[in-house]
Parts: sequence; structure tokens; C-alpha cells
Amino acid sequence: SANQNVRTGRSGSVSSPPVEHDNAEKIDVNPPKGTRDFPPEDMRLRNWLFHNFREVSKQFGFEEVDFPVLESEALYIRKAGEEIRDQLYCFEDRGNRRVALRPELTPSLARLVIQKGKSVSLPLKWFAIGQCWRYERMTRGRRREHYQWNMDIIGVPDVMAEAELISSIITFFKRIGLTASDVGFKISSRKVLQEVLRCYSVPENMFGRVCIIIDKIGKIPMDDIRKDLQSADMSEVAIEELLQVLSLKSLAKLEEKLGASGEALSDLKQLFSLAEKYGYSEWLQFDASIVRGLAYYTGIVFEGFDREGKLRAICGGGRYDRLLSTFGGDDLPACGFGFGDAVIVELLKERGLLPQLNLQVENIVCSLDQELQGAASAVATILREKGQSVDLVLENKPLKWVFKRAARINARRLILVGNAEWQKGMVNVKTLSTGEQVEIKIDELE
Ligand SMILES: Nc1ccc(Br)nc1
Repeated sequence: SANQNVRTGRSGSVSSPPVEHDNAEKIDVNPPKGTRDFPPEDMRLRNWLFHNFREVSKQFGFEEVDFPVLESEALYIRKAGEEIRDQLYCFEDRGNRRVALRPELTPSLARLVIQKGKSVSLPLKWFAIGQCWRYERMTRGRRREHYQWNMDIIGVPDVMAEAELISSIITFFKRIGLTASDVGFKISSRKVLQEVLRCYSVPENMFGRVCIIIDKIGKIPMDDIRKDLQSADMSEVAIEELLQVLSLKSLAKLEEKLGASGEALSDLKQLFSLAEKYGYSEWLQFDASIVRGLAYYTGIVFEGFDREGKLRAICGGGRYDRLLSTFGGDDLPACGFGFGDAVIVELLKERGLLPQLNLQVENIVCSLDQELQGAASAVATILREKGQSVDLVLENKPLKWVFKRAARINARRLILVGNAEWQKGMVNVKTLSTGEQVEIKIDELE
């Protein structure tokens, strides 16, 4: 709360002059609404998560990229009625430019691919971990920022690319202890929707809009879904047929509906066949209701879900072969996914799989009296130059305080710099787990 007493956290007296503030009031020490601080224990978990994202990305031969958190608003102005557009964290900067805090990473990636043009050789396999933003009325109390891991393959038209991306996510899940009994992937293709809409002569330019409406199934009442579909030039018959197809959960039933000649079916059959080869069939299921909430998907779409059904989608992605041309570039086949940092942590908590991540410092070094503070610094430098981590006690503290701190930072060794030993070029080394204590020559420290 704003009037929370802010502990200065200083133990000694403070001699420096007070910082001049316009307002005498205490500032609110909480982060802005919908945002988070990462104190050490949270930062350790975040670093652990990102380390696993990076390790998998490298294992699949992907290169890391990043983009500005601030982008031109134009990157996200799509007319399909997406939630991501309604919640854009956008504003006019001091140069009167319309800008936005990025709500997702894919448009930035598309922009960079266009910028690089012919200077990059295909296929591109890029990954990024970046903070993404939305501005949502805090009535729902939801977060306004999260970190997303993205992996994208640019330049591969074949479903092999989607199969590879799904394999990378499964590799990640396995790395952190999740199995096919914990999570799965619902797989479909936007071409299913496309083929139904074509049967009922729904104009092509309604495709993105219909996808966004369909994505709201289960989130808003079905009557509103039907009304929205009518407003997208769909007849009653077309709507009923579409909803019927979207309820299909078997490729055989889909084939009965759409026939065997369409691309939707051939893509999906190929993907499930590749899943066999990769050895991850048990992780996948066909579910025609999956469309995902981004207008630019054009083919296979998929989302990771928790089999207990308690949580929102863990991750999601798909093929987006037409995105580059919406920015004036030449189209290139593309597919990718986004994987947020929130649901996965909720899932790991549920499954008791959160890792125990303690601070670990090898050495804590302290001098036994004020005159030896410099000697203690010299010992710290020697150890650090050998690549060891050292927490150097910076003030004259009683041993009781030093032992307490050593336990809190989980130090392996306590190095005591005392007068008598120092005169002999020695220090006292105590292994804290065993209590064993030995005198060691400084130049033999390791
Ligand atoms: N797109 C987006 C951005 C930020 C959060 Br939190 N959720 C979704």
C-alpha cells in the first residue's frame, strides 16, 4: 500500500544529504498495476525457466533474436476483431508517432525478416524470449505483462516445420518433468474452416474474422457466437454446418465431412504420421475446434493443454504463410509458437514440479578485525580470479552475524582472515557442512 513504511534497509547512520523530492508523500513501492517485480527467489525461477527455453532452442539449432519492446502500432492494426488488438498497450509518443508495447513477438519477427530480405539464407530458425504487454481494464485483475518464448521457422512450406516445432515443445516439457499424462496438444488446421466457408461461398475476406469468432467458443455464449457469425455474412445453414464440423475429434469423421482431396486433411494426416516417426503420437489429438485467437494463422494450428483441464492453454502456435505480405513484404512460408511464463508455472505448482533453487555461494570471506579488511579483499580477489564465487563481508561484523549470513547464502566455506594466521601468510578455512577447519597458505587456496 502507498503508506507502507519503506525500510531504508540501512544498518548504519546515513551521512549523505536527503534526495530532494517534489512530493513529501511516500511513493507507492508496489510495481504498476498488472506488472511484477522479480525479487531473488522469483528471479531464480524465471532464470531456470528461461534457461530451459534456451537449452531446447539451441538443441534444435535455433538462433536467438530480440526486438524492441516498443513497436509501431501499425504492426498490430488488424481488422479481424482480435482481443490482442482490443487490449493494445498503445500511445502517442512525443514525436506524435503511434507506438505500442508489443503484445506478441511474431509481427516483430516478420518485420525483421522483411528488413533482412535476401541477405538471410532460408530456412530461418529463430527463437526469442521477450516481455509482451496488454492494457486490460484492471476490473478482471489480470496481468498486463508476461514473458513469452517463441520459436519460428521461416521458409519451410512443408508440415515438417510444424512437426519440428511441436517436437521442441515436447522436449521442453520432458526436460522439466512433464509427461504425456500431464499435458497434450490439440491439433487442427485453419484449412478445415476455409474448406467449409468455401462450400457456403462465405467471402474470403471474412476468414480471419470468422476464425476470431470461433476462437471465442467456450468463452462467450453460443447465441453471441451465432450472431457474430451472421454478421460475418454466414447463413444459418452455413453456421450450423460449421459448428458441426468444429465439434469433430476424429480425422476419419473429418474425411467423411470434407472428403479426402482437401489440403486440410492431407496436412493433418501428414502431421500425425510424422508424429509417429518422431515418437510423440501419444501427445497429440485432433480437435477441429482449435483455431487459436490470432487472425494471421493460415494452416495447422496447435495448443498445449493440461489434461486435468484446470488451466488455460499452456502454449499455442501454427502456420502463418501470409503475414509478411500484410506488411508489404514478399510472402514466405512461416510457422511458430508462443509459450507464456505464467500458465506453465501454475501447472508445475499443481504437479509439485517446481524446482528447489537456492542461492549457492562457494565462499564467504571475512576479516577478524578492522585492520585486516584489506587483506580479506585480497583473499576474495585471489579466489575470484580462480573462478570461485565469494561473498566478502564488507563491514566489521561479529562472528555470530557472519555464521548466520553464511547459512542464509548457503556458503560452502567460511574463510577467516585473522592476524596470527595472516602474519604466516595463512588463512583459516572452515567447511561449513562438516565443521572441518584447516589453515591454508594463501597462494595454495583453491
Ligand atoms: N498478448 C498478451 C500480452 C500480455 C499478457 Br499478460 N497476455 C497476453
